[in-house]
Amino acid sequence: DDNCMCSKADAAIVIQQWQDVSSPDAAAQTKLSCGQAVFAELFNMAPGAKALFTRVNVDNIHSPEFNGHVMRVMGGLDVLVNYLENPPVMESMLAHLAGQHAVRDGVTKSGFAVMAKVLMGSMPQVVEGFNPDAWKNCLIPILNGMSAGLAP
Ligand code: HEM
Repeated sequence: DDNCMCSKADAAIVIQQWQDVSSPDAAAQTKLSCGQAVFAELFNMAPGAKALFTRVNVDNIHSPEFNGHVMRVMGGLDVLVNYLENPPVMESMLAHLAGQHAVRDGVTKSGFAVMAKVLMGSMPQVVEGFNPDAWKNCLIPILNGMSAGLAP
């Protein structure tokens, strides 16, 4: 089971470091601006992925439609991180998200691999004392779980 990679100590660090950048005041704005930056970088690294998001008006990353998408994704990530210490709930959420992605034509495991690179590259810019091992150990299983069953 992939989730075994994320030890209790890793999970505690990741949850704490995520909380540090999620102060209630800043949370919504941070999620939005960081999420926009994450998608901008994703499209920079994988230009082909842009076509997957036409339904949510990807041509304008600042549009209400794309903002809504960004908030769904970042909200999803927020919930997942906060359930790192609860593997049964984690499993169930990952299965649900895997299903939501499986029905989207063109969404692939390699897209999620690019997302992993983007997140691992951007989190250190906002998290003080970023712990790369803990984040890698906990984030990779999340992304693997969410992309389980997708085409490579
Ligand atoms: C941190 C990783 C990710 C999280 C937490 C996440 C979460 C979500 C959530 C919550 C939705 C909305 C589901 C719905 O309401 O139907 C969604 C939609 C979607 N996701 Fe992801 N996602 C992630 C990564 C990715 C990646 C890497 C790709 C493709 C390369 C992708 C492609 C899509 C597409 C195409 C949609 C549908 C957009 C639409 O509404 O038209 N996601 N994602």
